[in-house]
Amino acid sequence: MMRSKLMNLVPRAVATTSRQMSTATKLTTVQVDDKTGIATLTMNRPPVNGLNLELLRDIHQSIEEIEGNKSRGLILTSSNPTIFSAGLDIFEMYKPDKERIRAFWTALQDVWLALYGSSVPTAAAINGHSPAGGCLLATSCEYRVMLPKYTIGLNETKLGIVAPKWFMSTFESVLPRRLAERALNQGRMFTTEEALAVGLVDEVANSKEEAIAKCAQFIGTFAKVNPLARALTKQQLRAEELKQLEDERVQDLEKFIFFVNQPAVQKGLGIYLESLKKKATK
Ligand SMILES: CCCCCCCCCCCCC/C=C/C(=O)SCCNC(=O)CCNC(=O)[C@H](O)C(C)(C)COP(=O)(O)OP(=O)(O)OC[C@H]1O[C@@H](n2cnc3c(N)ncnc32)[C@H](O)[C@@H]1OP(=O)(O)O
Repeated sequence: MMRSKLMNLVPRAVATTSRQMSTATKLTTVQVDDKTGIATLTMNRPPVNGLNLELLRDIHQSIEEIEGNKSRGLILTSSNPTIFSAGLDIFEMYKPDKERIRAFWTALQDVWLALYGSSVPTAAAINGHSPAGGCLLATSCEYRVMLPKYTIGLNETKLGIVAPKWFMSTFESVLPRRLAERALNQGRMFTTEEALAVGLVDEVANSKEEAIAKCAQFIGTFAKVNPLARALTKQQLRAEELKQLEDERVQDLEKFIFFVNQPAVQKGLGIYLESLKKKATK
């Protein structure tokens, strides 16, 4: 897979306008800036960019499109003004449909493999809250710029569920081990300011536009680096985690199916969903 991605690393022609590359997908858009050659992938599933099967499939398709169109980089962001992504859509896991939940988890694996293993430089413009699966997407990127007064983290233990190993290793690739372990066990959500202090995000910006510009600046730092050498370096650094999930995809799926169907887990998810609804009516 990586081999074919590497074939796409020939620099693209530089023009002066921005083009919408993909409108075929409903829940994501890809906009390529023809001046910089950087693609912005925007998630657009109201109300909270909950990662359901369809959104995951669209994100995956958009990443593949960006890999294929010789973009110089990928910036991931959201069309929602206050939420980057609320993480996995809990309705996919609560009282799940037998076939759909398999497709759902497989689509999540596909997205992570494509984003974490992307051959192009990646950055997240985190323009809102980013819990759990939202944090997974952001930490799969190489650089993060976040807007003030939001939260980010892996809060799974607070929901009575357990983040899979690949969520944890992605988190740990950004934070020091001791801090990652403590935050995972606590299900800790970091404010923007706390996230910056510990290095969970790299910069803070005051608007989405500024966040995207800072992401583009980061991607621009590779302009004079040989793209093949950069991609192979990234690939080698990330190979172990990618290989582990590639090798254990089926077991990972079966483990998820087994645990998510446990009565205690279902009960916990039901209570959590109720608490979210109650919050909305307060
Ligand atoms: C004991 C051992 C057992 C082992 C168990 C293993 C189990 C295996 C499971 C594997 C787990 C996989 C890892 C899971 C990853 C995840 O991503 S889980 C999802 C975690 N996400 C969250 O906790 C976020 C919850 N949402 C929020 O905190 C807030 O909504 C927000 C994102 C901060 C936004 O707040 P606000 O703007 O105030 O909007 P709200 O009013 O709260 O929400 C609007 C509507 O959206 C609904 N909603 C919110 N989040 C989700 C979601 N993740 N899924 C589905 N729906 C969501 C919310 O209920 C509102 O709905 P309405 O009331 O109908 O409008």
